[in-house]
Amino acid sequence: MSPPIESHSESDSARFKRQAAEHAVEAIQPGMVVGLGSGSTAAFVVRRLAELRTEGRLRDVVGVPTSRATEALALSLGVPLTTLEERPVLDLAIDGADEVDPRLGLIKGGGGALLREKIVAQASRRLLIVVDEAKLSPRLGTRWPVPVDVLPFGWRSQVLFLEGLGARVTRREGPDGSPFLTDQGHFVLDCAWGPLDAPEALAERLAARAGLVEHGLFLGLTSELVVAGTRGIEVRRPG
Ligand SMILES: O=C(CO)[C@H](O)[C@H](O)COP(=O)(O)O
Repeated sequence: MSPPIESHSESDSARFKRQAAEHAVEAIQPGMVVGLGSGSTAAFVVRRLAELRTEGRLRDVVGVPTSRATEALALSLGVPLTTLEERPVLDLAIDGADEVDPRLGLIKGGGGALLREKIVAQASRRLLIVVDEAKLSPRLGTRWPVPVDVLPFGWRSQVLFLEGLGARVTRREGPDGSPFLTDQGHFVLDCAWGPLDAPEALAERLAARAGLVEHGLFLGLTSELVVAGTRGIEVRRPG
């Protein structure tokens, strides 16, 4: 059976991610402190930054990684890193997303790094989001559940709370079937609400609940979206 017309092969998707990432890296200026996101698109950012260093450019740029995986990748490629303790205000952060709505609201957390990602995003003067066009969505929740980072303590109570808000809740598991643990040792509850009419109201409800450490709705944080697809690269800003 042939694939749906709008679907992309794996290599198209990877190419678009790389193109968006490499375009965004052009925003990095010498001397900047840059938040480095997590996931396959953000990995292209780290790789491009490493290439530019090899070419002798942007050698004084330092990164703040949003996950252990990004930290390991950056270190393996010789990209210097710092911490928010040393540099609490970042010039720029570049990160991927799972779903992007027309107002540039995001769902993030497909890799489970949403807590550090949001901390880094809020510590940055500018947040550049890099995606392939398959991430664009008319309404958040259409394509992706909202990941919620919860403390293991009391997690079943959180499931009931989230179900009470209308979600179908799945505790994320690792490949061996044991609970997925974030870099902070938390669980992730993937909450399927379907397309969200009022993501801001939901975000407020989630933020008010003790034990829900953070949620994957990133609203009003995106400074620029770089989206790559069959029609090339497009940069969007919040309207
Ligand atoms: O939020 C994230 C990780 O927590 C990632 O940015 C998101 O999952 C996108 O991943 P990818 O670039 O691999 O498609």
